[in-house]
Amino acid sequence: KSSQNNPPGPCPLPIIGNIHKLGKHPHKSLASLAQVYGPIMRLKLGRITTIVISSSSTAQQVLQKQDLEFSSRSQTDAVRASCHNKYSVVFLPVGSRWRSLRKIMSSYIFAANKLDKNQHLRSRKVHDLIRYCEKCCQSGEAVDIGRAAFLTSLNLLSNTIFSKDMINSYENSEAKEFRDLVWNIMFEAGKPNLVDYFPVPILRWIDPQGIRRKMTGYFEKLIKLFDSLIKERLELARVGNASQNTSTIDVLEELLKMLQTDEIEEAQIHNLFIDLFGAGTDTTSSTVEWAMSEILRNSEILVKVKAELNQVIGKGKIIQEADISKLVYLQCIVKETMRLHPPVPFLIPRQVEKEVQLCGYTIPKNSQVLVNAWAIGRDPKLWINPLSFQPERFMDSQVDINGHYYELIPFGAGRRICPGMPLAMRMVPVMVGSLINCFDWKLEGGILPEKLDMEEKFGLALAKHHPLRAVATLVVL
Ligand code: HEM
Repeated sequence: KSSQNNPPGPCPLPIIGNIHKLGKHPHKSLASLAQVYGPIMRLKLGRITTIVISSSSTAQQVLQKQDLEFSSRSQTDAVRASCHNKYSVVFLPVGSRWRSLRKIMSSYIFAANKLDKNQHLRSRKVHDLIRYCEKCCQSGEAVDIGRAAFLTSLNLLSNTIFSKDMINSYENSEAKEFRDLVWNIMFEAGKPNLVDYFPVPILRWIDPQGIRRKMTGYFEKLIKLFDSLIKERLELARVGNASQNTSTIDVLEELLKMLQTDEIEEAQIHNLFIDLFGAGTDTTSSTVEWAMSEILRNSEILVKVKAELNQVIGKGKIIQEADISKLVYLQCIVKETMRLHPPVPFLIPRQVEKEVQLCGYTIPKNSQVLVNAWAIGRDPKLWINPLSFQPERFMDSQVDINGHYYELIPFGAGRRICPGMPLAMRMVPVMVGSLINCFDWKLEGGILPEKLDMEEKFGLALAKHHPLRAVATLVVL
């Protein structure tokens, strides 16, 4: 039944509601519908009321002014696999368990001083990436940029946490397996699930699309992997040489200390690692892939960024994290990439736990709330030539991705803002800057830069449909 102050939206069909309106690219379909129904729109996805936020001012209302009311997460059936929802910082409601996990992340993992301490480990991994591209260079083989960036992101993250590589070779089939695992988790978690649209016990029990069953398998694989790393560390500690592998007390060491004093449970550690590797790898590598695609198809931008790198760092050199603040144009490229290609186009869906008033509309209890960051990044009311890739727009602008400017929210905003942002904003520019500064690139198969396919593939993370493959040659010094 509709009441007068419900947000407007398309008329739902019996049973399916508006599911048929989502199509293959829900972020685009919902952006088009918002043109008709406005920035606060209501849909019915099966039995679930879904509110879609599509303007920067309404996003600010939801993410800042009424942050607390909109800070719960919808717990889909997929994330109930292996009880992940009970431990996951991504899906726990705001409360003491969630707060203590956020505190662990902000104090032990993402604090600037902690990231500074282990940046030498990440620097080595960027060297590995460049060495791998050099090898491809010699054999004339094209580099699959997304794949290479994924493996690098994985090892950058595992060195940040465990002070060691997760996968030790670019050619290794394990790397592909791990990527498939993360991608499958993202894919299954983002897939429309009948159990969520029609939340009745019998459907939940049947799990008709097998999503929860598949997620259970994926989570178990990850937990086994993390458990072996934990056991290895405990064994090292037992024989008294833990520090051989860790130049300083790393995140795992801190967590194991907390485990001993019962400040954290083992299941929380496993699920925290699932969250960090799930949320931090594909998002980072797809940003690198989109940024490289945009640079390679815009020759003027390529010339400009190379000139900046040459001037600030010196041709052919690898970028260090400490260099980033001096590379102003490169930072603008990263922001512009995230404006046009936010890896998490709807942020991570929020939920209201009770009925809420929003800009004069009533939002029913338990509604799912999607903030369409993709649509906001392309809003012609906010951006001049919104579809054109122009890093220069940020040159004299205060607008940043830090959650204070609601026209650019690739990391979300408010209390649920992405905690990994400080690390992502080191990893992405260092990878992109080093790839551009060390090599000249040509698209595989002689594809002309302006013909590069930029189609998107929708999942929980917005990927490039056709992987970017390019042949590197070493820059002439
Ligand atoms: C380019 C890279 C990344 C992007 C674009 C991104 C984006 C996001 C977004 C949009 C959210 C939801 C925010 C909201 O609801 O307001 C989020 C949450 C989260 N991200 Fe990231 N992220 C990235 C990298 C990372 C990294 C590197 C990590 C950790 C290693 C990470 C860990 C998390 C976690 C744990 C959450 C859940 C926070 C919560 O619910 O309290 N992310 N991220």
